[in-house]
Amino acid sequence: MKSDVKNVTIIGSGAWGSALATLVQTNQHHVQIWSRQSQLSLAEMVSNSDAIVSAVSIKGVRTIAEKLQTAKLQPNAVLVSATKGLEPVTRQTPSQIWRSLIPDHPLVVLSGPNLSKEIMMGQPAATVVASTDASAAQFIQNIFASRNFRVYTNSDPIGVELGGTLKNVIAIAVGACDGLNLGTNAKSALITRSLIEIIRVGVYFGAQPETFWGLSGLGDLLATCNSNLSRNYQVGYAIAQGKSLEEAITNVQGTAEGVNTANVLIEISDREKINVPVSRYVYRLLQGEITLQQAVEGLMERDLKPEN
Ligand SMILES: NC(=O)C1=CN([C@@H]2O[C@H](COP(=O)(O)OP(=O)(O)OC[C@H]3O[C@@H](n4cnc5c(N)ncnc54)[C@H](OP(=O)(O)O)[C@@H]3O)[C@@H](O)[C@H]2O)C=CC1
Ligand SMILES: O=C(CO)COP(=O)(O)O
Repeated sequence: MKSDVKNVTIIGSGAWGSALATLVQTNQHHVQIWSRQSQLSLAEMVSNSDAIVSAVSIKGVRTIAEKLQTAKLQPNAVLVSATKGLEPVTRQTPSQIWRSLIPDHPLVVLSGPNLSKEIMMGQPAATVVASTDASAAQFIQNIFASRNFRVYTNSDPIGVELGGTLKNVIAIAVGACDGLNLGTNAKSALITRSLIEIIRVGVYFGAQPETFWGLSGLGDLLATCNSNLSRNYQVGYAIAQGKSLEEAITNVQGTAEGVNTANVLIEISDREKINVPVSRYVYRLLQGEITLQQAVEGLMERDLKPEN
């Protein structure tokens, strides 16, 4: 084995975990995937890992982090969070959960416009690895960067993480907009105004506003709102076709985090008085409080105001 070969464990054998494992393998690193079906315990699998990448959906993050809390890790092992979600009840982001449970290891957030099917097909893509520990971010950058996968470092992990998380709610709105054939002008307005509300929430969490203009913010918003590969977009589109939320979720392959994120986001924005009109209409639609037509009318008929 070459001396620069790293041992990487990916936690989660879903669409994203599998794509990330492929990227690591491309660079000839030693990669293993742990899932709940694995024969080896998580503690056994990570014992020799230089990097441990969590790619599970938000509902699995705390359980996995608690398992790792009691595991014996390599002293310099770097943790990577690739989940895009918010935890119900605590309203924490994945990186906040990791940080609170395993404070002694460097933590990197990986997020960007990364539809896993395109990555699996070897199509070019770029992402961001963000950490307050610059050398940990560079370490992870080198593990993942390849000819088809360009990796940027960033020092605002919470901003990078929230760009990826909050755009899922907006992708539901845009999927619905496309499903209703409302046109390119409407879609453009929806995406642009949504970015403003994502930034408002980001600032509440302590993120830097400019982070949201980058790949993990605007970049991921554009990717997810413009592709029917996105599960969140598919949920919105299906609702516009007259499907119930349950039917829409059942027909989607894999996890559409935006449904849960909408609930948690509205709890936060109610409590903190953050104005998130698009996300609120998505929430009310998913709750069955309003029809899609009422959501469109409601968004258009709000009080007139300056753009900024
Ligand atoms: N697919 C994509 O294009 C991208 C997805 N993401 C994000 O990655 C995360 C995972 O998405 P994706 O892989 O697509 O989803 P999938 O539905 O394909 O897979 C779900 C993953 O979550 C794990 N999981 C689900 N519930 C639990 C639980 N209760 N305890 C432990 N693990 C659990 C599964 O673990 P197991 O393997 O053990 O079954 C599986 O790895 C999401 O937050 C998503 O937003 C981010 C970027 C791109
Ligand atoms: O986060 C993603 C692309 O960056 C994947 O989006 P979906 O979860 O909506 O499929």
